[in-house]
Amino acid sequence: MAPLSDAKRIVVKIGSALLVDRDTGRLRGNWLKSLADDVASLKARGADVVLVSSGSIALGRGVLGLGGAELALEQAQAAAAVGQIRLARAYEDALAPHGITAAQVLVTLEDTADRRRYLNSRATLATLIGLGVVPIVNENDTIATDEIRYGDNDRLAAQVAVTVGADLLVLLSDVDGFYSGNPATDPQARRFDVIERITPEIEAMAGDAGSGLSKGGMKTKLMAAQVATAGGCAMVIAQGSPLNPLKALENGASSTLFPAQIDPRAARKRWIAAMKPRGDITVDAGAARALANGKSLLPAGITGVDGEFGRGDPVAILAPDGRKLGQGLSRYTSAEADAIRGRKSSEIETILGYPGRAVLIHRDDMAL
Ligand SMILES: Nc1ncnc2c1ncn2[C@@H]1O[C@H](COP(=O)(O)OP(=O)(O)O)[C@@H](O)[C@H]1O
Ligand SMILES: N[C@@H](CCC(=O)OP(=O)(O)O)C(=O)O
Repeated sequence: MAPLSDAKRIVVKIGSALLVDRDTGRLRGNWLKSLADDVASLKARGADVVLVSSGSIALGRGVLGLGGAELALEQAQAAAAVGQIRLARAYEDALAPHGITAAQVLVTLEDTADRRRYLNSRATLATLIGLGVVPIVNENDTIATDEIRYGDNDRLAAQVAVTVGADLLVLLSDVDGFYSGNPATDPQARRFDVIERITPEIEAMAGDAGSGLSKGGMKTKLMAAQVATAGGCAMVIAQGSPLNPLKALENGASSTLFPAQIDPRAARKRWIAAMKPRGDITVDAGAARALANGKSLLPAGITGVDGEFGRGDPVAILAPDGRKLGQGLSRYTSAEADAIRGRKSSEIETILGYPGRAVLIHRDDMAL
């Protein structure tokens, strides 16, 4: 399917029902392995991947023998505490054979509502992505009270997708898309290929969660679509149950697409422009012209590096006379940038002692 094949930064949300076997309460290890294979393929073609995974409560419930009944908030929090540690380890183990490092990121609604915390979580995620790590995000259920909870990971995933400037959010569920009614109970229900606009009629078709392990159902998936698409990120609801679900989606498996409401490239540029730069990069006149012509910034055109920044951090781009041309995300740390400034791309590996990517700021990561 085109949206996944074309996407450069992808957030994939994995529902509890996919990860945890409903009957045994155990992790579906083979399935997770197949998902890790898919993630590795996406990364191998240069895409960035962030996973938002549910499952801590479902896993912890199994370990603690809490059965299938509705849990009180404290019980759910206890189950999450037990389950999350296993969940994170399972992802780490599944990704490690591909040479991919996983990171656990636990967030609450407050982290996105409070600007300082929001900017901090955005910077952390950007740095992790810049380092090639796959962040595994979940809600911090153990400390979140009902008032400050998302409660479902659909909306959380949409928030994460907008926060990291993703161009595609894939919600892997136990159903292959959005239907005109709940297909579990309505045999007449039909799947939509594309939903361009979420109208009150569409909203009326969304039902609650299908399984006892899940939380959101289609209502929260529509809310996620509103947030993601308004932020320039397309969203897909796809069937996640079979092995290699992302590969299946790339190969054309049925799904429902919610196209981005604004141009994703423009949204990404806006996202980059809104960040507080952590350093300055001064370029020469030739590089300034190249940037104005839509080219990426190469080390050869850099004359100065100021401030301390890490890979993936936002930096200001300054003209020779100090005028700000724009800003972008650096692919190198400030120390690396300083070491390779003014040098030809072919020299970079010798200077750094490891193969470099040559481009210091890619044109997709730049807002002028
Ligand atoms: N209009 C609809 N189209 C598709 N599925 C629906 C609809 N309304 C309700 N559902 C239910 O939503 C379920 C998927 O949501 P949910 O159980 O929360 O899964 P997840 O764990 O993936 O978030 C489906 O299995 C289906 O039973
Ligand atoms: N943070 C919770 C997620 C709950 C949730 O959204 O579940 P789901 O509807 O399966 O995505 C957990 O890890 O159990």
